[in-house]
Amino acid sequence: PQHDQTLFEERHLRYITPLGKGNFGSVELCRYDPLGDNTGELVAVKKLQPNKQSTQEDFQKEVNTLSVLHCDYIVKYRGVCYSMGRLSMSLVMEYLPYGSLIGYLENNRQNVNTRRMLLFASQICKGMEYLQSLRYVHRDLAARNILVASESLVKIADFGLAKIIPLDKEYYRVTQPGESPIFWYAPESISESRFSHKSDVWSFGVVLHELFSYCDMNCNPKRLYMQEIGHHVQGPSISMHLANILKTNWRLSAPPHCPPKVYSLMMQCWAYNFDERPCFSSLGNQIEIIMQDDRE
Ligand SMILES: CC(C)(Nc1nc(-c2c[nH]c3ncc(Cl)cc23)ncc1F)C(=O)NCC(F)(F)F
Repeated sequence: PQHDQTLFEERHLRYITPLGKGNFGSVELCRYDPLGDNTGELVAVKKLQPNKQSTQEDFQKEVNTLSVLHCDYIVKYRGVCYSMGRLSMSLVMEYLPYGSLIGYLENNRQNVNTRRMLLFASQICKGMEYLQSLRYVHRDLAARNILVASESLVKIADFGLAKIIPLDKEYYRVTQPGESPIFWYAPESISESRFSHKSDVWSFGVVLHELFSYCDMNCNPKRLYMQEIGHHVQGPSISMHLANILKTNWRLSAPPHCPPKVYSLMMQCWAYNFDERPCFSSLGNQIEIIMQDDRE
């Protein structure tokens, strides 16, 4: 391109509609239209919430993270947009028209069969394998953070909580866990704030559960865990109760009509000891085998 395509000028960024709120910010649908004739491309623009200065550097890290990831199964980085005068910077990403996996499954329940869910699961696995190859842990793998690019392609997004594992360690310890999605967390992440590729594998098991529950809000992980813990339990003691039931080997039950082989995958991901959990490449292989057997 005649000029650096990763720099978007704010004056050409036409706001269209809000898409949602993620970690550290809100995301809007915009058209980048330098010719001013509505022929420009649609993009998703993530802005940092201005009142949270402390996360300016976290946001910069998210931008840096996404800018080095090149994988078919990870939402594409397009560039950044610096607002005139203000310090603020926005992250520009490709816009995926089908939206998040949760909305897609809720609206397309009737025509998403087991084969398609397994295809989506294998794509998420491949995206996570790629992330792992760069020593990244996502730390927020959940159906809400998976985007649907087409009827047959999903992508991992929202790297607001992603961290690089230091070269001399096999895990990342978080100091101040903020708004933690504890119902997607492995036991060691709940009790020791310890994150690794194997804690991402635990979360992947929860994503499998969401997938095979069609992201039905009546049986989402938080609701199912709170039923077991007791709705009277409030606030910080929830994580202690959650850690306890996981320690006594209570696990989410199989979603309705979930193939036994798929539930067995989830249970492998939910091994209490992280070194007993499969790696993403093994999970990917097991999913491919189930897809071949599944003559649906
Ligand atoms: C916060 C935000 C906006 N939420 C949503 N994005 C999109 C949505 C729809 N199309 C999109 N194309 C690109 C991007 Cl980054 C988001 C969307 N659709 C619905 C959302 F709630 C988001 O970023 N969610 C995390 C993600 F799903 F992306 F992992």
